[in-house]
Amino acid sequence: MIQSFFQNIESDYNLPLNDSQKKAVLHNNGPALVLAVPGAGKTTVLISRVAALISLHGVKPSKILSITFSKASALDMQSRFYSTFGAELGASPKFSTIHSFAYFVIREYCRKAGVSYNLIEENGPNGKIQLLRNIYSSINKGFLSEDKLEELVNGIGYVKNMMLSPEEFKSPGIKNFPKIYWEYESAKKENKLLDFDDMLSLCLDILEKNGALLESYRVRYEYVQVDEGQDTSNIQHRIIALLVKPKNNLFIVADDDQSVYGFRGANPKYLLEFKTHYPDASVFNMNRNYRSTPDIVSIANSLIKQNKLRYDKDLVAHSESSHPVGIFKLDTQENQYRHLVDSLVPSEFEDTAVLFRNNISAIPIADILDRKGIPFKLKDSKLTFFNHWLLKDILSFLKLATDQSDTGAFERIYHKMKGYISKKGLNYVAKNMKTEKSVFHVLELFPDLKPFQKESMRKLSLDFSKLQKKRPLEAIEFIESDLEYLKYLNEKSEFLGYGLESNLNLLSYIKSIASRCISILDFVARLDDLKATLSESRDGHGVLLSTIHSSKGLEFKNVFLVDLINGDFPSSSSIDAMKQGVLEPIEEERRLFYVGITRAKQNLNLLCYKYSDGKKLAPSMFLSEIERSLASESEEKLRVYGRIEHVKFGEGTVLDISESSLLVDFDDSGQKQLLKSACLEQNLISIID
Ligand SMILES: Nc1ncnc2c1ncn2[C@@H]1O[C@H](COP(=O)(O)OP(=O)(O)OP(=O)(O)O)[C@@H](O)[C@H]1O
Repeated sequence: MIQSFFQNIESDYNLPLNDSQKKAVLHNNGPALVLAVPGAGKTTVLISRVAALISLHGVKPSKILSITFSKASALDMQSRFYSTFGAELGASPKFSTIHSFAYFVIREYCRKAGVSYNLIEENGPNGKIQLLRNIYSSINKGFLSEDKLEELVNGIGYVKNMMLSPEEFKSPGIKNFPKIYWEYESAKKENKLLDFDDMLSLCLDILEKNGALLESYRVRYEYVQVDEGQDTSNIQHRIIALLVKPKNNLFIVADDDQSVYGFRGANPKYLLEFKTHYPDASVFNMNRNYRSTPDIVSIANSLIKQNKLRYDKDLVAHSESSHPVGIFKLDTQENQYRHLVDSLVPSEFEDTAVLFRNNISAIPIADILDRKGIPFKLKDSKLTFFNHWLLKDILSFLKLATDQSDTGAFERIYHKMKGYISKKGLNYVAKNMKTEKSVFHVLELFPDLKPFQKESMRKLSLDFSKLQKKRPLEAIEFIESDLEYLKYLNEKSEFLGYGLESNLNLLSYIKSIASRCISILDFVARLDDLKATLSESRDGHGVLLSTIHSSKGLEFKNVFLVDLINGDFPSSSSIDAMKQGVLEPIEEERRLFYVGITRAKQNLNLLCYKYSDGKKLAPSMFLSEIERSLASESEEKLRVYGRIEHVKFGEGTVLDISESSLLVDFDDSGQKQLLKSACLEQNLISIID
């Protein structure tokens, strides 16, 4: 029977499960942990085990609950299960996220207890974000920047998921965190509102206090499976542990090296202690990667081994087909995009993903793809870019350039440019604008203005007239330097709670879009178009643009990781923490990089650029780690990418490489070493084939 079961799987799936996969699939009762590397078939095993429980062990389909990390993977698993086993088993096992399970419990409880809760909206005037902004500014008397907002939201999530009190949580950037936390809680309580994390707290509370209800769920779901166990938080583990007691028919699949939600309270240490929680647990290991080429597996291995806080394990590649990993260090961000677009293969758009650390990286890429008519879909399109204060500042400068009587635009930026215009000056403008055509002309009449200040207003008016005639990119550069907006950013970034680097980063994305526009009006219209295109592209098709976080569990023939710049990925704060000896943040980012590279089946391309605004940038330290491990290998050939003018090669020999990719064969290992060190020295790319 077992043999025919696996034969059926082999014919349905068109793949034979290996011995360790089979052992895990056959696990019947009691707790089990499957620890596996990326692409080892964790999801395949979970789905096959549902089938095995039903057809080999006689479990009723409805008694099996599989908990996955995201709605998308719950749906994916469900459809994979039905397409493989559904018709035959006529089954209805449940695939759900932990949050939708929790919400289900809450709704059932509310119906019975005659109480009701509503989910708080994310945005909108009565939404969570606005509520947090109001509370923050009333307690801290200051402005809550986007960066701090993210830190506050993550902090609240962390406290709830780790089951801490807010007093125990040391928020580095949020002053009065506990006070804000409690005020937020009481505002929700007063209005019977729940946020995403409250669903878990309330669900746990309900199950702990309502024995009969808990028992009914234990009877309903006799077998519980958990996918992506490494990203399960303390409160989620508590809910699951309560649910599976006393039989403990719990089956968790996980990879501690893919834990990337520590900042939200994911607790992979729980896996390391699994045997303490469940002494009779079976533990299965799966180290064979079925997804990627040996080249990808090799760099993934060498990268993740730099982490110290992990289970030591080796990825073994199943595939034998070789394909070198491409590392491309382009001169500028624009060249990086050009290279990306030139590398996309139309017949493979659907099997291609462009992945990045920060959501915002998607914006200029979407702009270029859209202009080139390349179809794309955007996962998780957070459109905060379009509401960002920095973009609003730039647009206000441009508006004031096209209409010097625009007092709204002037009010936004009067103190962010040269000229030292005071609040009194602003009020004077508001009172005296009337028929004047320029705010600067009004300011020239401001009483008590010293002659040099009058001159400065005249100069500003001229500057804004010049600005109007410039192309958008030049205009933004003029705003940065001549109007001294960069100086303002330099002085205020700290105060605004936004690192200067992320501000400059954002500016570079704005400039990238501007560089493809011919006039200021065209630029403003393009931003509107892009916003509309992006919100529609979620349901689109074509090349996937996604953060690495959202690409978890997915696989593609071609993967491009872009914007691999030190300070961006990994972030400066993780690098700083590492320098202080705190390793967790950098290790979490390295795991994220690892998740990104292990999404690729065949072509993995790692892209960065070396200059921004003439300033030299450093490639991601993870890229350097990969290069070092490649350089230490001793193959026969050296693949060189990039533009090299002249490389001194041997005694007086000059090698001129102007193509973007060149494969060099060597008879003499001394020559190879020379070229390799010349390339590394010049920060060029050398990949061993
Ligand atoms: N025994 C096998 N033989 C051949 N291919 C397999 C085998 N097991 C799994 N695969 C294939 O390997 C790929 C990865 O499988 P799966 O997505 O289940 O891995 P995973 O461990 O969940 O990956 P990750 O954790 O990286 O998301 C899939 O394309 C799957 O069909």
